[in-house]
Amino acid sequence: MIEFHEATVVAPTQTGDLTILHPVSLTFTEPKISIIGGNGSGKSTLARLINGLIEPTTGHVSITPQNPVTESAAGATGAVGAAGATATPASAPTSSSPALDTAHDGHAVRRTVGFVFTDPAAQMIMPTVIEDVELSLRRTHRKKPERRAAALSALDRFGLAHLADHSVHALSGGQRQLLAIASVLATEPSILVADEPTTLLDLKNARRIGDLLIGLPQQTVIVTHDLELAARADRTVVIADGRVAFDGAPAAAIAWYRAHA
Ligand SMILES: Nc1ncnc2c1ncn2[C@@H]1O[C@H](COP(=O)(O)OP(=O)(O)OP(=O)(O)O)[C@@H](O)[C@H]1O
Repeated sequence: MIEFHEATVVAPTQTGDLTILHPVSLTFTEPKISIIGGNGSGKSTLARLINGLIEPTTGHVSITPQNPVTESAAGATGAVGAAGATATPASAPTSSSPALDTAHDGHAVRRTVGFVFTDPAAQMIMPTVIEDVELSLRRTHRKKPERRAAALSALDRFGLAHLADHSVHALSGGQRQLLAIASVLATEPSILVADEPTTLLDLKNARRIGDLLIGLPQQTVIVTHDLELAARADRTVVIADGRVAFDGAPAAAIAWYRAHA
């Protein structure tokens, strides 16, 4: 569960303080939430509040971790990358999970919330595919052989195992985005935030990544300009001028956005 409590974001500029996000109060319990809106409306800012990349200037944002998503549970239904959405829906938050404050519990929040960026290259640091996933696993798998096995298993889950020793620079855009998602999910976050994950992809790869995200067992927040993808969520929030302009069923939200764009 993700809760925004009167959260604002104000950035200092040369001409004074700029309010990027006016007070936002939202509670996300749905498995899949899409966030849409015009350029510069504040969508990424809202998304970045969720994993503490940005701290609210006033108010607060809290995260209640869901049941741990284990490899076996997530992978029980087979490879999601190649075959499309196959995983089970997210489970409800456990009553025993303590809420984490994004400003005060930074480490725990970043372990709980995985973040996928628009440009997967921004997330790729290591030269080869397997090393890149291993880097994500350095904290959770201290021993090298275990880390390698877990990385291979993560790649296998997304149909990328055959590319393990390839250079990350040799991957196609779709493969790179898949790798970025595989690396983030290898750490088993209970919430995933994806900021425009299909923007740089062609139609086929955009659908593939969309299928994957919608099929994940994790609670997933997707910021997107892809209204086809946004429509597949359980709930859609429209952001305009740093405010929540509409919040509701995807079809109604998209209709509102089309009418006001
Ligand atoms: N640190 C900052 N200082 C000043 N202005 C900022 C800062 N960060 C963001 N902004 C401005 O805040 C507004 C919202 O930015 P944000 O990236 O959240 O928009 P967005 O809805 O994700 O846009 P897009 O769809 O174009 O990616 C933009 O006008 C942006 O220029």
